[in-house]
Amino acid sequence: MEHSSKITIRNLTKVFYKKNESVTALTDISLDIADGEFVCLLGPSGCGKTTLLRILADLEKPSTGEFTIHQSDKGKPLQSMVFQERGVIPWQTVEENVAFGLKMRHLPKKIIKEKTDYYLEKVGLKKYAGLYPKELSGGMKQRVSIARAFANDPEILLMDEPFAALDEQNKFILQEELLNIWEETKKTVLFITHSIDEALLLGDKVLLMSSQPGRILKEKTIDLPRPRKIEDVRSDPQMAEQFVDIWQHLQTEVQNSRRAKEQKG
Ligand SMILES: Nc1ncnc2c1ncn2[C@@H]1O[C@H](COP(=O)(O)OP(=O)(O)OP(=O)(O)O)[C@@H](O)[C@H]1O
Repeated sequence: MEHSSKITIRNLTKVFYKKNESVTALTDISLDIADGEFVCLLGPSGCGKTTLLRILADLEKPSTGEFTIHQSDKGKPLQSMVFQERGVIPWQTVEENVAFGLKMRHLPKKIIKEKTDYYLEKVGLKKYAGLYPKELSGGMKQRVSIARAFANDPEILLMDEPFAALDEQNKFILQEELLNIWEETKKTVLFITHSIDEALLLGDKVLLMSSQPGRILKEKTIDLPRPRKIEDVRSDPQMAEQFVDIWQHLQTEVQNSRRAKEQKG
């Protein structure tokens, strides 16, 4: 498979201004993410992970620098986002939620139905298609968000801690379901997480960020063969080494972040 660059980011900086104060959320981020790559972003709280995703989603403008999402097909949306929560439309059924992006693009009804059914099946929600979000568990709601994101068939997927609010067993199940769909579609994914295990399970690459202002400090390649399972991450000695290395790095950055906050006030 050809691994040309799908996302290019050059010298990107983001400063937020509030009254007389300014917060530098990101500083000098340069990155190349290959087509079809699954990249996880790990870093201390407040280091700018969400800000970077929001910039790529066109929800924020960078202060300086630039980025490009290389488009393969003009008919496709550039990106779809999956959040920790707030991802589903409460007054629409499961099926309508999954079909939402496709309807917005005015695709033929038959194609909308086919794609929606396909991804509902993939995430095990076919028989719940007529339910409303208030009737669903947290795990089911996240399945709806994931099905909608993939059904949209975007150029890239941006995921902001989609499983953070789930209990551990549900998290493992959804991680595996996500990997199954990803292996099939080979979408380029940028995935924020606070969990080292999750990053090792999902990512081809893990980007480690500094404390605020966020910079990319290290890129780690995760060589664990696919398909992967959480048991593989837990039992592989190389993954154990990766875990310790990432944890030591994060510990330093979390301490830096805490010290900076204490000095501030
Ligand atoms: N709209 C905004 N206005 C002002 N400051 C902001 C805004 N959005 C984010 N920030 C600040 O930018 C910094 C980075 O925030 P961001 O949410 O991107 O971090 P994060 O790494 O995603 O954090 P967490 O892991 O806790 O979710 C923080 O100091 C935050 O307070």
